[in-house]
Amino acid sequence: MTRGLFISFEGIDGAGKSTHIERVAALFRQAGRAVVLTREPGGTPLSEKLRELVLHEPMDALTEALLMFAARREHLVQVIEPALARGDVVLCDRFTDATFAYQGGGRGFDWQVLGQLEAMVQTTAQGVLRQPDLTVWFDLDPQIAAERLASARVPDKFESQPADFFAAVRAGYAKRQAEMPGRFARIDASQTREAVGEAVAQVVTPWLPRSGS
Ligand SMILES: Nc1ncnc2c1ncn2[C@@H]1O[C@H](COP(=O)(O)OP(=O)(O)O)[C@@H](O)[C@H]1O
Ligand SMILES: Cc1cn([C@H]2C[C@H](O)[C@@H](COP(=O)(O)OP(=O)(O)O)O2)c(=O)[nH]c1=O
Repeated sequence: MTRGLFISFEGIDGAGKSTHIERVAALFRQAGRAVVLTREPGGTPLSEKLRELVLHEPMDALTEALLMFAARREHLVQVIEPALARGDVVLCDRFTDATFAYQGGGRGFDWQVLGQLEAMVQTTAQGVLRQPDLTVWFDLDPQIAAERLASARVPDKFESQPADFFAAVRAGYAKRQAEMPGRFARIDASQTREAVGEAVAQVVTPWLPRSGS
């Protein structure tokens, strides 16, 4: 049976994830793979309710981190693990690296405690710590992201944070990559849409089934 594949997409708000994720889905579908396109926080009815709360209500940093992990637990159990067990490709717009980057880097919440929550929430019934096989990190200067977002949409609780918050989030992603370099692919998201799309296609190509296989 085909092995499931788990790819996450990360970066500060406005870095370009949403612009490229559909194209990655199309590449896998064209190669004959079933794709589950999902997001965090969210991806199940309960997790989407938690998303509404966490993106719009002011709250304490620990409360925020716990709600992110609560939404993630539900998403893993209800959607991600069953999809991987079926052999599907799961494309997830953000996963745990976002919690380390935003709640850890951005809010300054304790990195070790996040690691403990990660271990508790992401250990599967088989005793394996679930992590993405590949994480595509759209790395962008917060100033450029802010300029792109200014003309794009009404900001939510995180998007309305100042530039130094996003500099700290970006540093959080860099720290996470340094801790787990094997699964991270850093994309220079300051390039044109076409060049970024090309870079993303290059990093996912090794994961596509070879024609004829
Ligand atoms: N390479 C790029 N150059 C210029 N603008 C871009 C580029 N990629 C995306 N955008 C625009 O920037 C905004 C934010 O992109 P989006 O994909 O929504 O980011 P994210 O999902 O990471 O928050 C959108 O208006 C999008 O059209
Ligand atoms: C998954 C996750 C997201 N977030 C934040 C990052 C984003 O600002 C926000 C929602 O992410 P996102 O889905 O990228 O927002 P949008 O639909 O506007 O592109 O939640 C955290 O702070 N911690 C987390 O663990």
